[in-house]
Amino acid sequence: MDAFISRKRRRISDQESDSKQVQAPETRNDTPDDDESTDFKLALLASLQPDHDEETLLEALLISEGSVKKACKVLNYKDPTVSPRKNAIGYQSSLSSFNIKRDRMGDSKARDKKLLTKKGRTLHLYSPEDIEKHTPCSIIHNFLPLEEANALLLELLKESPTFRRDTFKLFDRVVQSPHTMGFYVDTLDEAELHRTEYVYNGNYVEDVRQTLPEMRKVSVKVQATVNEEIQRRIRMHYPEGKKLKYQSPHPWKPNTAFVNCYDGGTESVGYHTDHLTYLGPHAVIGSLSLGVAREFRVRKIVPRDQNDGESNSTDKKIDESRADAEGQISIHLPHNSLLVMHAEMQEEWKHSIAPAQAIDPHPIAKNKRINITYRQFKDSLNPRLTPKCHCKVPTSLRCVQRSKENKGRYMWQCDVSYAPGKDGCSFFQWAEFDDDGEPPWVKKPQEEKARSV
Ligand SMILES: O=C(O)CCC(=O)C(=O)O
Ligand SMILES: [Fe+2]
Repeated sequence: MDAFISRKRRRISDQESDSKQVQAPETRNDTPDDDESTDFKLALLASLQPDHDEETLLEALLISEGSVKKACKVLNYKDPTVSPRKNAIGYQSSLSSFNIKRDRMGDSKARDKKLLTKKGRTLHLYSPEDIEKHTPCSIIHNFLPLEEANALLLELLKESPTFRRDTFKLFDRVVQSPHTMGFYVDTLDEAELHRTEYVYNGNYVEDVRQTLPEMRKVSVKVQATVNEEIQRRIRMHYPEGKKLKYQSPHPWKPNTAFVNCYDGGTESVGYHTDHLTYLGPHAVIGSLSLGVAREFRVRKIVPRDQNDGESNSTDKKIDESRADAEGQISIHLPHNSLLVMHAEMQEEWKHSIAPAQAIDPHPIAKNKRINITYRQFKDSLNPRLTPKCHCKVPTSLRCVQRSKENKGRYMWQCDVSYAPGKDGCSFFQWAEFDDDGEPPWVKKPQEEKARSV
């Protein structure tokens, strides 16, 4: 099979060099993909057409004489006598193919138009270019060498039957998360500290595990790529090419991982933002997907009118009431893809894994999807240092997202009432951070120096 694929690759490269020799420079500008290598074209085509295997993509490129646009058209051709499976990932049209059609119609500005999703509509994005342009995320397909991705998947599939459902209180009812999860830190000592000091939804977590060997190996690669992506994001997308206010200026170094398991299409996670309590403001998260491809949906948080209060919509707490306010964007996460949630994500957007009516079973994972979110817990936000509430429990950090007046401000508040069987208190305190996202109890080196003189 490999020899067969490399024969096809050779035939495409032959076509590429032939077409380069005869093409005038002006026409090359019109068809930029003719200048790219087969690997690049294949990767681009794979991101636009995530449902086809490598052989099919190569075949399409071959009969399209190396043109990605034509190959897309070939792959999108649907036999009118066959009806597509509804809601399986990959049958919706992507923004890229929409743009290609618009470009052909002469509307060259379409590509740069501000994307406006509409109430009640889902826009499906596949290509890394579209994703980074229209969401606070970037994606790297085929992130790990395949054997490494499969080894990691096997390591976590073995653990997954022991994962637990998160249990929390929602509107006075005890509910369980619609998927299972495990929590990992690097050493056994840290695991012990987490069990006794760190609070989530008003509760201490009993089950804290030590990072497994494959996870640890991959974490190093995730770290390197996420740091590159952060720098690229700053250069290409932030005002004046500068990091955001409150974003850390230091390299990102993950020290914890939440592993999620979605067993079948009905398992999901509702719209939420991730806890910032231990990550701090403008946190970056690296999220690796393995096994069954699923849809990661994101939507921008729409501020309420002045008089509306701030809702307590928090991590893993389902908040569908305004899900349709501005429409949503669906990012397709195939096996071995790394999604980077950038610094603006948690404060301004919500994310979810949508239930799927149909899934394509994965050869190793069958119906399961495994997701690892690598995160950096900051030493300066250790719960021994953060404010305690009247219940004497470390408080949670939240960002005001809805009320226009205080949008973007941070606050410490009591979360004990989210724990089943417990009542919380009314503790509230505005949270202050310096421009680099450090709390006031962290002394700057120059202040330390001044104190010691
Ligand atoms: O499964 C995913 O891709 C997302 C998981 C998630 O949002 C979380 O762990 O907070
Ligand atoms: Fe999340």
